[in-house]
Amino acid sequence: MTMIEIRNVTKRYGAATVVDGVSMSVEKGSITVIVGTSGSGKSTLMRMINRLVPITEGQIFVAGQNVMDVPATDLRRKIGYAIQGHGLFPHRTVAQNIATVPELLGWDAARTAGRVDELLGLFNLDPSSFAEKYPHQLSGGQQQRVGVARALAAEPELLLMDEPFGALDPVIRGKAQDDLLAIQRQFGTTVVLVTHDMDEAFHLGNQIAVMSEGRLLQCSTPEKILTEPADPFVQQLTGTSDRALKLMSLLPLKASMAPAKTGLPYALPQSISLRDALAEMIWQGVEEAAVQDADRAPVGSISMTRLLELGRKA
Ligand SMILES: Nc1ncnc2c1ncn2[C@@H]1O[C@H](COP(=O)(O)OP(=O)(O)OP(=O)(O)O)[C@@H](O)[C@H]1O
Repeated sequence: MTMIEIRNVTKRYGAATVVDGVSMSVEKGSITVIVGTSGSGKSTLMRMINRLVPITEGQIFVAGQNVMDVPATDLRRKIGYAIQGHGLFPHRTVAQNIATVPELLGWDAARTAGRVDELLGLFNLDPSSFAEKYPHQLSGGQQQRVGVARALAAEPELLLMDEPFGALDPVIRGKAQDDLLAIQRQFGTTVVLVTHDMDEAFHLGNQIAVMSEGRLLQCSTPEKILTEPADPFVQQLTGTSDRALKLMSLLPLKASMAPAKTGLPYALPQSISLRDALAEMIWQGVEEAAVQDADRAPVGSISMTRLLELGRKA
């Protein structure tokens, strides 16, 4: 099912066309990541979805409804929005920040309080110590989690995120990405996220949209972006030095293993990617490894030769 349909959308500021005839669609329950150089129109495209930026030409449909037919305030209450620097209200506690949209929507106090506690729990922020704190009493990573929790508070089907993890250091950033993936799977939320970080795009995206100078150059799966770049710019942006490893990080070991064998000296879990399997086999110094399921039962095997073949350009 389609959650967002963008039809030939253009944005102009005076004579400058900053988004130029973009068409794309986003499946319900998926994550679409928009990447591109600075000033390529990523944020503008995303902000037209919730009408923070007026559309000059074209149409955007969310859940089948033309966004122009929905009052802008209703649309923004329905669509979660998280930005870099999280935009928390400094004079409201963590609980009050998260409760903002449920209160605007008129939820009763018990339902709002229950949702605040649920979200704090999901983001590993113990309600008894965090609910009454103010934003300045939190670390950057904690503030960022509250920002995403606030965007999710009213159970939006759609969440727009503009560089949400941009200000975080790499370790906390990885954790924040994994939290987002877990929560997105649990709620089935559709996510559109803007980032500068290609690793983030490959880690999170079911679909990657590449923009340059207002135009959408390609919108496809991460695998296709790597193996069939539509344009030299796409190829350059995804980086050529580690594309074999990027591709392998997208491929699950489970889908590529050979039949099980006995007597192999080392075993890997089938849930990991080919990239992680390769790294582990280099580290362990083994040419071939058994593959096990979650109960440690043997389900297959993988050899170094096969792994190297799988990382090759098709
Ligand atoms: N309100 C505005 N008035 C005039 N020009 C604008 C306005 N907002 C954005 N622009 C211009 O539109 C272009 C696209 O901006 P946008 O913020 O969408 O880019 P971006 O790809 O998100 O960039 P970045 O990665 O740097 O955030 C830029 O050239 C910007 O200067």
